[in-house]
Amino acid sequence: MISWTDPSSSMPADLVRISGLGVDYGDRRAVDGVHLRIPPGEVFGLLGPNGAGKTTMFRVMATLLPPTRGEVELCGENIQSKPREVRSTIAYMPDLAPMPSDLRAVEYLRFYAESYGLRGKERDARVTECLESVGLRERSKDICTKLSLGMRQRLALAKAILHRPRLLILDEPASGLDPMARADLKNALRRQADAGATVILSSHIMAEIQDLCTSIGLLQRGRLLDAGPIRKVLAKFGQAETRVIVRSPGRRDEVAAWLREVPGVSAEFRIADEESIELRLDEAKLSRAALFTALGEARLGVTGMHAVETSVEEVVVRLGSQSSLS
Ligand SMILES: Nc1ncnc2c1ncn2[C@@H]1O[C@H](COP(=O)(O)OP(=O)(O)OP(=O)(O)O)[C@@H](O)[C@H]1O
Repeated sequence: MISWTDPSSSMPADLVRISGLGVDYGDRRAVDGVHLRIPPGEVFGLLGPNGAGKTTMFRVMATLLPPTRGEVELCGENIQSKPREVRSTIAYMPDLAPMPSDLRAVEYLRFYAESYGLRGKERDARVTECLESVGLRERSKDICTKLSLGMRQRLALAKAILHRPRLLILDEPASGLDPMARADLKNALRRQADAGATVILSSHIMAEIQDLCTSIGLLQRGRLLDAGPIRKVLAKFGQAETRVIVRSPGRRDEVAAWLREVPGVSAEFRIADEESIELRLDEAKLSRAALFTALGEARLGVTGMHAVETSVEEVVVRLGSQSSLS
């Protein structure tokens, strides 16, 4: 089976091929033996607690930081032997890209468009296209630093896509944005993905990741624990949970106290209605059959049951608490 983290495997025309990547800052190992393949067309979320090594990996991919060990190939080119070629096919957006205080949005983009060799009508058409694509056409005359934070992030995205990169690398693009601004940025990113770009991003806003990404990688203390389609990774690292609604007319407190003592039943209870209790069952500790037997013996009826998928947030919080414990 093809694996995203198996150094010996290779998917057809992987856009990102990282083999044995290691980065040391002095004697601190920030990235440690990462193997990763990303096929084209993915929106890939690199997740991990603070200090896991996400920014370091992104800076290596953006050719800003040489790796200590290993190889990185983006769009078929090696970042160390062909940095110029790599830069022409990728875009890197650090969190909170600096903006000039003396240029209008359109002037800022024209300046960078010229650095890509675009001139005259061709330049203006591309700038308009990029402003349109991030929903900023109406604000093109605004001074960059007078734009809201969310608009500045979208302007930074417009700048990043000027040269039609095949791969977009975005470090915390939604950092500090309110929900409306995040939704606008998300739409702009989705448009890029729909147009065929591959996107790699990190975010601490997990709902964003779950909503936007097709695949994720989990980084912990510089090591990539797993990577691949989002459901597959969550199924491996998540803990499936079953919620069961138990009817307990007139005995809610008594039943709740009794359930708290049952191993595998979470101590967190949510009252579903006046006469019922919703409980969380950890099936790794107690099977459904054993729970139903216990409920039957206590003459309690079950009125509902549903499975709850683990969220990306739960997995990252767990990785974070494991990192801080060791
Ligand atoms: N310039 C540097 N010099 C020394 N150590 C560094 C440097 N940059 C990062 N580190 C360390 O390398 C490790 C990885 O940092 P990095 O910024 O890549 O993590 P991150 O996952 O992006 O974290 P965050 O989510 O907080 O942005 C951390 O232990 C960090 O302290």
